[in-house]
Amino acid sequence: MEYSIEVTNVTKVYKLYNKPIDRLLELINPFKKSYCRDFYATENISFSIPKGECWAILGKNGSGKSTLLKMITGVLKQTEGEIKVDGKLAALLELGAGFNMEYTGIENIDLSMAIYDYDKIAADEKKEKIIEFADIGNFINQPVKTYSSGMFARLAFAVAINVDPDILIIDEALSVGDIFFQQKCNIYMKEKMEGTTRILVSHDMNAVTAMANKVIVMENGKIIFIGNTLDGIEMYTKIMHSEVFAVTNKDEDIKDSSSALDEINIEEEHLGGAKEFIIRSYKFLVNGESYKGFIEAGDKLSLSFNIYASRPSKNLIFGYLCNDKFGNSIIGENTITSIKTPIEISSTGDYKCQMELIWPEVKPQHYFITLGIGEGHHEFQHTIQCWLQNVINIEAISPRKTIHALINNPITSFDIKKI
Ligand SMILES: Nc1ncnc2c1ncn2[C@@H]1O[C@H](COP(=O)(O)OP(=O)(O)OP(=O)(O)O)[C@@H](O)[C@H]1O
Repeated sequence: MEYSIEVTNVTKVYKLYNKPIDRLLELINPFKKSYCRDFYATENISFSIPKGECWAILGKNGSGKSTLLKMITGVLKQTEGEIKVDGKLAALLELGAGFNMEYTGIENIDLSMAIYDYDKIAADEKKEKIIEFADIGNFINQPVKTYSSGMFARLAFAVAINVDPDILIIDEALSVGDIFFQQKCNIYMKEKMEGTTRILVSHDMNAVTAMANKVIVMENGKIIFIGNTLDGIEMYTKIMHSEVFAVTNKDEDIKDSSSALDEINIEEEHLGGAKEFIIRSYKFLVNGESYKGFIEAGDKLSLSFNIYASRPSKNLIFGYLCNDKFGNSIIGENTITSIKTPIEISSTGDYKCQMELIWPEVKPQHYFITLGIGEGHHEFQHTIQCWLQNVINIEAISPRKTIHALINNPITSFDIKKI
């Protein structure tokens, strides 16, 4: 197999000094006394990327992703190990596209054309394509130091793809662009760059699912996973969740974070409504198992919650609402419209409730689920007893099907006849 990138036992050590003066003391010390300690930004990293594949590198902040990419692109020299890169490489690293901030967009395009050694005819042709793809209007004639980060990303990406790279490396740079531009770039990378080896660092799991053949997960400078995309995302999400959980529960002795994660207690201050009936804790499962970091159309989502009733009631209503990140309610339902019979509670005390739904074909993105208890007979006019706003953050993916709008409504039958 032919490889574009081969990384073998690569380690990057930074020397950390407690005080700036220590650096000087170390230099002049006659006995070569060390005033620093070694910090391993990456440690013993090895992998090989076959030509034309797209790999994603996942890991929480500080895990070593950027350091690794900088070493592959040659911006940074590794302390130990070997890196082989075969082919012309273009990279967008943390918004550093090699642009001169004082130059205009056009001048920076000219600069890139010179760096990549295009002759005048080819450079002029590329320039037109870059301007068209970047689509930043008259800003192209302004110095790039006046650009918003989104405009910068537009120009940087347009240049990177138009220098016909064999290898394209993108470190989060696209996340600052607007959503339509991100989509345009993702589609371009997926459809027009099949022969190009691509590495991306992204926190957008949908982009990763849509594009990556393989995933590397890094933690504390080491690779902890190399393998298929969905397994990698699952591993990464677990790391992220356990971190959030460890922060919010740092005073407690957590022995098994996965089972502890299942059941989440609610502080009363987070509840809205009349609160005669309150949700004390909740848990959610996908297909009967702990949430792995994503959900797909057809998966069974079980929302179970323990509630406390301060009195009996003959007509309780339970429901959920699912909002996108802009606050638009996308899907939702309650028991009065779904099940049609009011829910009765005969005495004061604790109850366990369980609600199940099949996840629909929605646009792949993050959704926030609100749980609620109402009391009354009418689907709109009832007392809100308990309102638990945006309590579950769930990420929908759609690796096997294109979602055409916010919600796909499958066509159930189609017929064509000659008339
Ligand atoms: N010049 C430096 N000197 C000392 N330590 C550094 C230096 N550059 C990076 N580090 C440290 O190396 C570690 C890895 O950093 P790196 O930027 O590669 O992580 P990352 O996974 O890309 O994080 P992020 O997602 O926040 O960009 C971090 O702990 C960082 O503080």
